[in-house]
Amino acid sequence: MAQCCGSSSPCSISSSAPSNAAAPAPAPAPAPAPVPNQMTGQSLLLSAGTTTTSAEAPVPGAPAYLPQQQQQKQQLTDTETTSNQTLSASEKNISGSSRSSSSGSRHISFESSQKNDREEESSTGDGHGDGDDGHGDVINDDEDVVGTLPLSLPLLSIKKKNTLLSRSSCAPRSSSYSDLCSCRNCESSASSSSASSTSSSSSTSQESGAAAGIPRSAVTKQLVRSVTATSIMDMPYNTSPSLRVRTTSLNQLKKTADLAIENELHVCPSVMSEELRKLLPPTSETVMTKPFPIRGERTIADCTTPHVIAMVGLPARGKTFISKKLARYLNWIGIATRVFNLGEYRRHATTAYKSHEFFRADNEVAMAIRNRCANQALHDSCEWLLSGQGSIAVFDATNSTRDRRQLIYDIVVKQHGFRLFFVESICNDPQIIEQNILEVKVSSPDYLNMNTELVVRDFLQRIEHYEERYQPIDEVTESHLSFMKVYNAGKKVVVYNNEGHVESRIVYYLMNIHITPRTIYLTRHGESEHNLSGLIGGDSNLSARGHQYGRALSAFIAQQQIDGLRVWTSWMKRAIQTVADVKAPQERWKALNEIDAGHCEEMTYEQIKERFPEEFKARDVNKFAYRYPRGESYEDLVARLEPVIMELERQGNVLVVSHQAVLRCLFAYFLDKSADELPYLYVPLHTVIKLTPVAYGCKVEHIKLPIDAVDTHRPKPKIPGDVSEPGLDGLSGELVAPDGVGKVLIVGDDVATATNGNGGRVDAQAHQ
Ligand SMILES: O=P(O)(O)OC[C@H]1O[C@@](CO)(OP(=O)(O)O)[C@@H](O)[C@@H]1O
Repeated sequence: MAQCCGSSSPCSISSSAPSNAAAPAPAPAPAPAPVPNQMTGQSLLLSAGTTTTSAEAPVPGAPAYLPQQQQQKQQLTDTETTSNQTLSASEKNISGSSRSSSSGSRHISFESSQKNDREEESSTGDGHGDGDDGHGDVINDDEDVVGTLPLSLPLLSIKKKNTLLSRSSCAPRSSSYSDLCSCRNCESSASSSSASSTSSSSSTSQESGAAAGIPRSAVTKQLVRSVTATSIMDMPYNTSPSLRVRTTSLNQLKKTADLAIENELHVCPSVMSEELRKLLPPTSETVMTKPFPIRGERTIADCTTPHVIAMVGLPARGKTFISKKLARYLNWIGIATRVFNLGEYRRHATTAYKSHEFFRADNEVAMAIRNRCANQALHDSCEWLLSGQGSIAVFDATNSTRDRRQLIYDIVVKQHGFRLFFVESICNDPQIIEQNILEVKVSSPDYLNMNTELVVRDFLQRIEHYEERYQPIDEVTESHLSFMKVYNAGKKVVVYNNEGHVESRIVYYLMNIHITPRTIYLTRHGESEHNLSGLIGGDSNLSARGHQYGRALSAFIAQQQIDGLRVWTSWMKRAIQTVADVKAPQERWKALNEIDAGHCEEMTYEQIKERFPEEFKARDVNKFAYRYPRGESYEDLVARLEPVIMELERQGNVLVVSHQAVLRCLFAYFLDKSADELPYLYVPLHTVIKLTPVAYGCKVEHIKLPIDAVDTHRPKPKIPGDVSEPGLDGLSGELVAPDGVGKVLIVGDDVATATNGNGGRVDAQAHQ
């Protein structure tokens, strides 16, 4: 793969395809200080999240998940960021390059932690990296600390006894245990096999063990990992179903270690009893699906305490917009989140709404209904969290009085011990309010068949009723609350009592979003030489038709006359060649590079099936979580792409030219697609996907430019590992409207027809 400055942050360069050496490297942010890992002797990178972890340390005796406020004396933190600092609207529109320092630090931190993950993987050979940027480090830190004490002594004994054993006692090496044992059989078997990364990882493992001065067998390392990982997983509210399957209790694993010592003959997994072997953590060779946590699980350790995010603010202040967008983002990064919208509860409970009179403070009957609905929505939020189905409930209501907020605090924090974070949206810009009413309130079920003018008038009166009782969150009288205030759609942000990692991520995300109209264009590179021959990955040139697409794309973009357009591409030749003629400032993102297929790079699906049949099948079983040997999974991609999404949120009009897997991830973010659907989203070659944010979602248009290309989509086969179904030729995928209503297919005879908005196209509105 092309290498440039080593950072995945964008390199701003001229529009002509650059030599990598010529690409100016962004100034690297100072790398966080490495902290020696007690267990492995390796250094772990402390990311921003680690400070959070320490802030969350419970007071002895208190439940780990109780809020810090209840455990420690409050420390008031009041961070005010004004428009003079980082949040002014004008600064939000500055170029990506000038902002690269902030996102750059994230990139660098991610790169480093990724390396760390990989190093650890090679030393243990278990493939347990979580691929997350930052959180992985936090988890690993914790794992090591937790795991050090109980096992250090037995581990030494295991190694000692193992050395004394006649190594020839092991059964012939099974490939499944190549990384687990160093007995003579296994060693000779390993040496007879061709030089592979597996054997090199074993030696790395030996070296790192020796470096740490802790002699221990690979088996014991596996057990240590099990115990440490399990310790993290044993934390309260670890409710993910597949984790439950994997989670063995700490005690059980300690017993396993003891058992391993007692049954020293069984130290080599190839002769280990089935029962004991089951307790070893799975490796990529012993399980069909990958051994690392699947989507959502990686965040469990980050988000062990359920959170309620409670919105605050007058009507038409964008609370629902924020709630839905936030939920979409959190779900995309793997934190199960659900919005509980009070308006929907009210409409469900009564059809009594006739006019603004319903919201008068002296309307007792209506007030009783409203209170009942609010209580029910809050109750359901907490029940949902308690049921273990999710980690974050967003309570989307006005919550505009102190009493209401106190009630929420009593239930959420005092009764359930959850975290509570208020997000207050304050807006005194009449234009934003009016725009909001016109965009979302006019089409509200409250105003069915009502004329727009009447709706606006009624809604403004509704706001007045709320204003009579509205009490903005007050730092003095409500100093026990954690909250952020967003003024005028992000012009200014105030954060108060920010308690932890999840809150910080929410704050950071909400600081980046904006409501200025813009359009995002997503397209894959033109057809490549590898596409023609069915090879995945690699860094090949465009085919002749691919070059044609590049020219058609530049004509399309020119014809669209997009204000202030920026072009982002990956570092791969096929992407850079595609935009050679596009007249707009261009930036290269390493993070936009295609999924790394590791050992399977530059192979056809058929070749992978032939050479690695189990791997091939495993990918079909769980494509999102499956990580290629020495490569990446879709889940890894999502983590890698988070900074890209964050930057996209900050930007105006952007054309992103990337690859099949990467664009599926980005598309899934905008369309709110689940982890199961994501790896199968249809992103054909020579098609531009135009995304225009509207109301609570975005409008999606597929614009197929009239240049033929192969279809590289491989649909999910009915039988895992089956390659006989159509895939590489002919139409195998579908352009499906995000709401599932119908197909979105725009075929133009020429660029002009394709782009003029007519010509029999069907547009779709996404998740309204
Ligand atoms: O995850 P699957 O469906 O295999 O798709 C990803 C594959 O798409 C390809 C084409 O087969 O992408 P692209 O041509 O866009 O770079 C491969 O490089 C990549 O491995």
